[in-house]
Amino acid sequence: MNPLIKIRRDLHQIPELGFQEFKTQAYLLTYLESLPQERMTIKKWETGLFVKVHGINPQKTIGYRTDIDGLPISEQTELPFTSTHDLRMHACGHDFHMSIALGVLTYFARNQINDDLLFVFQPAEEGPGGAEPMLKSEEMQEWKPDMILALHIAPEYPVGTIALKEGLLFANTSELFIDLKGKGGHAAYPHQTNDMVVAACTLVNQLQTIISRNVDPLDSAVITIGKITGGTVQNIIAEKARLEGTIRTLSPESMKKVKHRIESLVKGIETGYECEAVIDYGSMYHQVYNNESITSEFIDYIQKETDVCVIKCKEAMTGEDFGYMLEEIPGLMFWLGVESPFGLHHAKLNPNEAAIDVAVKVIASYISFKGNQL
Ligand SMILES: CC(=O)N[C@@H](CCC[C@H](N)C(=O)O)C(=O)O
Repeated sequence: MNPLIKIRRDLHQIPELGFQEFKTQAYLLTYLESLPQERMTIKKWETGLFVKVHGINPQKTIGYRTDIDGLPISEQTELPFTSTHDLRMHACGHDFHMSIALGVLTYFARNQINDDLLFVFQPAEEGPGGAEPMLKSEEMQEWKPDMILALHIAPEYPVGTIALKEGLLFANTSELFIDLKGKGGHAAYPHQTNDMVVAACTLVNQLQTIISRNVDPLDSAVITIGKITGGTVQNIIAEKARLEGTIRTLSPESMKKVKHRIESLVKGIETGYECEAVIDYGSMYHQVYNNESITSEFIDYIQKETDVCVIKCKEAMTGEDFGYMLEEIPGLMFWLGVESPFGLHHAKLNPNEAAIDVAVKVIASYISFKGNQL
């Protein structure tokens, strides 16, 4: 079996949530031990890693970042290498991202180029966010790359394609948690209570009017409430309810506006339902903004020097904390076509493994070109 596919399948079986990637980190370290050590320096960072691959005559450092965490999803693929961890799945392709990063790293550990390379194995992309603290870490300050690249699998594109654009690629994100507290009581005496299930339902519907009535239709935004909890049993009126969701906008300014409207609507619920409400925005990710000149050069290079098809795509409402790295370090992210009938964050996501080699070749080829320029 192709060794990178074996790595992907091994990693697929041990998905772990953000900052709990202990087995994943150990697996990565064991693999790295099997490579020629003389040109590599490894530093652990929390549950992630920095790996420097030294060049012959370095003028600069080129960075490559992969995320390493999984999601709290029960896998339903029935693959022979399905997740062995209950309620954990690599349903966002980070198993692919890691095996591709290891493939590229392996190539350069065996084929030295002029420039130094920094491979960043980043925990907690799905939350609470590892990119920002990793960026601020001593290790990154010491080894900070001059440019940085990353990819994300894209179930909707065929194998052999990549998709990207100059400028904005992924949205600004903010998590959203709203706790409501009213007065519970007997199901038969609603007039003596303040029912938080009813308040929560009203609020969920009101939140959607922010998108349809407050955001410029030519701009765009998303509010998704992915989880609602409330109450204790069917014949007790709920004293408490909690909404858990996420906000997506195409600019930091729209994010401020959307949050302002959320706060106004939540105040209205407090008054209308005579309850208390607390909003917590959890973690926020900066938009992914591809450096224009690096991206144009990358597209040109891929079109001229490889047989991979480049699709110019639109921006997406997905979030990625790699955006923080791109805010400080010029670079780009691209979508890698993996043609899965089920999408990202789906329990049946099953990307085509042929895309792993495509990605390794594209990235290794572009880095060799950039890293041998004097
Ligand atoms: C690529 C991808 O799917 N990323 C996640 C990032 C989640 C950030 C945070 N936990 C949030 O929900 O706002 C995404 O859901 O887009």
